[in-house]
Amino acid sequence: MKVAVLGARGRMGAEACRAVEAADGLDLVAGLDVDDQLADLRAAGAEVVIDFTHPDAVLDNLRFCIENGINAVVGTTGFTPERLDQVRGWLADAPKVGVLIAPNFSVGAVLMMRFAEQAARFFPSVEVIELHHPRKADAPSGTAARTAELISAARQQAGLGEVPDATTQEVAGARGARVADVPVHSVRLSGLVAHQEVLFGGEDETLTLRHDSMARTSFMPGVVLGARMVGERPGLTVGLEHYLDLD
Ligand SMILES: NC(=O)C1=CN([C@@H]2O[C@H](COP(=O)(O)OP(=O)(O)OC[C@H]3O[C@@H](n4cnc5c(N)ncnc54)[C@H](OP(=O)(O)O)[C@@H]3O)[C@@H](O)[C@H]2O)C=CC1
Ligand SMILES: O=C(O)C1=N[C@H](C(=O)O)C[C@H](O)C1
Repeated sequence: MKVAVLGARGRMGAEACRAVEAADGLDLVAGLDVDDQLADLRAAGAEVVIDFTHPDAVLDNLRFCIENGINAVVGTTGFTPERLDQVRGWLADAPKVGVLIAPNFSVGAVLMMRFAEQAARFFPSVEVIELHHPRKADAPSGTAARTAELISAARQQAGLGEVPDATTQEVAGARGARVADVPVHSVRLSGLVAHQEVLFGGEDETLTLRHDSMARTSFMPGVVLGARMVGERPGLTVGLEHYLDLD
């Protein structure tokens, strides 16, 4: 299968190029970065594109891929519900194209999100803390936003009300941000790669879920799986869990 990587000179893109080159059955036909032309994807005959670029660039890239019949595996963050709807709209005119958008490609992080979703209905209190390297483009992380949305949906289904909090913020931001009504805190620290804690609190007990990506190689089995499978899954899939047998 002919695979191209967008953002090939970046931290994730470079790792993805190495992973594709090492993977049986995948052939790296192009590695493009910010100064290259998307038309090079057509010239290279790419069947699957892997995108690790920037939230400001990814939509244009995706639109090009969909309009040119190229399947896409997307790790780049910044996908609001409105952006996802835009992608669905483009895919409506290209029913054979598959797009996988995964907030996190590491299996451990996918499991952490699933466990958080399962735990959510049992605890009135919850907070998410994401910790990343200081060169990360955005906050909160895509993983934290997705985790908060999953927790929020589970809380709503269980009839839980607001997260209890009587604190008045003396300084704006002291209590973090609210994503789907779940408090989310973003740490940026040299020495870190990608980490997240989900803290639950109930009657005289707490539960902490923590996931650590120690290196970007942790994302690569998921990226390679995505590249192998995306062509068999037309339409939009959000989350690597849909490509894994978690049940
Ligand atoms: N889903 C997941 O599992 C993971 C997702 N990510 C996400 O992936 C994205 C990239 O992260 P990271 O690799 O650390 O970032 P980097 O900044 O290291 O890499 C991004 C690369 O993309 C290039 N780029 C920017 N715009 C374009 C464009 N239009 N076409 C081609 N290349 C472009 C950048 O060039 P320049 O620097 O010159 O702008 C840079 O080389 C982020 O959104 C991050 O959150 C990261 C890790 C895991
Ligand atoms: O920028 C990163 O590094 C990461 N980005 C993704 C995110 O925003 O969730 C995935 C992972 O946390 C690493």
